[in-house]
Amino acid sequence: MKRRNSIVLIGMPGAGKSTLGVLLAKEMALDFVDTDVLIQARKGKTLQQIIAERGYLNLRSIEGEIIASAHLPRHVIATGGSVVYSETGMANLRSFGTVVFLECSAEELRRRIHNYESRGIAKAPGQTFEALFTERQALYRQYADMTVRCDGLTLQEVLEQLVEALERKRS
Ligand SMILES: Nc1ncnc2c1ncn2[C@@H]1O[C@H](COP(=O)(O)OP(=O)(O)O)[C@@H](O)[C@H]1O
Ligand SMILES: O=C(O)C1=C[C@@H](OP(=O)(O)O)[C@@H](O)[C@H](O)C1
Ligand SMILES: [Mg+2]
Repeated sequence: MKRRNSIVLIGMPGAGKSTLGVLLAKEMALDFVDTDVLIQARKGKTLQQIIAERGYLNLRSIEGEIIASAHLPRHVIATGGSVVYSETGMANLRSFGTVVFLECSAEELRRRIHNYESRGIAKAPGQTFEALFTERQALYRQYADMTVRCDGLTLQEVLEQLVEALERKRS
């Protein structure tokens, strides 16, 4: 039987999922996985290569397959920003634990991400950052068990908010 003891971080690219995920795993004495790393290792290619060679929809489909079949109990799971396009993948991740949406405003994300066009984001060619932000926001909210706001907070402050919110939920 699966035990719901993992923490799944979702949110836009630049929200801090990968950076915070490692810190949270240390804090909570859990294992850590970044689903972007899983995909790259499985395919032997970078995400940017997959998008350049086969297109963004192919990356979303590979990502969906990999997260749908991953077995990740007792992990902090840093996801890629596009995981929320896979309903079955999200259902699988959610079965291992709590889904936390790291919510940042578009303005804050813009300050952090300077390579929007070359970062390997799974978006339609020409789709603006603002359009992608709006489309994704609804999906992140749909899957979130809890939301932690990140604007104006240091990584350490977000980590503290996260740990407190998780402890409140568990007590
Ligand atoms: N709260 C924060 N304050 C300042 N910089 C942050 C914060 N969270 C993340 N960052 C920075 O934003 C960048 C993207 O973080 P990353 O963890 O790769 O995000 P994601 O995995 O969600 O795309 C990194 O340079 C990271 O150090
Ligand atoms: O949001 C996206 O479309 C993507 C975000 C990336 O991960 P991060 O959210 O960790 O940057 C990575 O999964 C891939 O390049 C696609
Ligand atoms: Mg990341």
